[in-house]
Amino acid sequence: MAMSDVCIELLEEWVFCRWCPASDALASLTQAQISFIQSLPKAELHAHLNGCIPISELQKMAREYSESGSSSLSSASVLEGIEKLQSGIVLDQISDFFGLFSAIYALTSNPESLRRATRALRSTPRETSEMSRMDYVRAVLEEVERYPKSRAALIVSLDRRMADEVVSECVQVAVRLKEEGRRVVGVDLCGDPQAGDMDTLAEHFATAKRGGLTVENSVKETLKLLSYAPDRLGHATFLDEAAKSLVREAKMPIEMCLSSNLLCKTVSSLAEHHIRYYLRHDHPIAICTDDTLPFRTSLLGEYALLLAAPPLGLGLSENEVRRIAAMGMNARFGKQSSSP
Ligand SMILES: CNc1ncnc2c1ncn2[C@@H]1O[C@H](COP(=O)(O)O)[C@@H](O)[C@H]1O
Repeated sequence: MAMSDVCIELLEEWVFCRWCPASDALASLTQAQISFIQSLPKAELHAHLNGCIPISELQKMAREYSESGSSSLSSASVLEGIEKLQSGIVLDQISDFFGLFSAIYALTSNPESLRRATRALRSTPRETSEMSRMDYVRAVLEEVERYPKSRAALIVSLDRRMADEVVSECVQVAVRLKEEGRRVVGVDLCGDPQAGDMDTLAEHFATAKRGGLTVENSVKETLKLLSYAPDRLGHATFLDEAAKSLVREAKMPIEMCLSSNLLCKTVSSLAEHHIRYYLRHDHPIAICTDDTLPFRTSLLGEYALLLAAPPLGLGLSENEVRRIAAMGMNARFGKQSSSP
């Protein structure tokens, strides 16, 4: 099943969700508008694997986990975590978000369960008692490579909370697999935006670039990071005027995750969202979901946020939305070498 099909199913599963911005926006559209969005060629460029597992699959995995008597996290804690995701997350600030992943991680700790969960295109290599980081990335690639090159590729995420030697190992794994001709296209930086040391990360980004990988980042200290010439930016929420000018001069595509920003409260409303600034300046952007599971969204839902009339959406015209979709397709890593 292709990623976009998974997203549509996800949204249907949660169509009556009362607190998700994408669901409200989608519900306000006519059938003709929904068909228009569905028919657009769109690229999902920013989706974290463990944040995009369908809830129904996760519940099945949680039941099997309880039956297997696995001990990495108690079954009660796993069920509690899944229940929280099922009933809907309410966050006061972005740092509250990262704790949601411990229950999911307990369920995807071996190659078999990881392959089963793989529906998304960026992920942080984890070492568990059942797999090394190399095993992790190979397991994910086995699933990703089932799809045509133009449909799916993997970005290896470096979590800002990782120790330096772990970051180094992840980059080495990514470069080696790329050299072997596997479908790893880049590295990015994820995790709590308040954690990590930029200076030590510089060297690892340089290694990744020398290994032919593209680099994407989603962090606060953008001026420092911009000096490593990332090929795309994630979120770009906290940029000051100097950073904005640099990003615009370099025409660096920005991955916009509207529901994620609203629900993590990094942006107060759609009216205040920085997407408006970049659209005004005709800057390349790509519409993405970030984590379909906790944010209960899909690519279709994120595009509904563009088209829906304010205050539910940005109220853009179909022509503007078509142009944005084309910008996303254009910002894919490795698109030059892709053939369907
Ligand atoms: C506001 N959104 C976000 N900001 C920063 N990091 C995020 C994120 N959403 C997800 N992650 C990162 O991705 C991991 C889960 O997927 P993988 O284990 O890599 O497949 C999370 O643990 C977090 O580090």
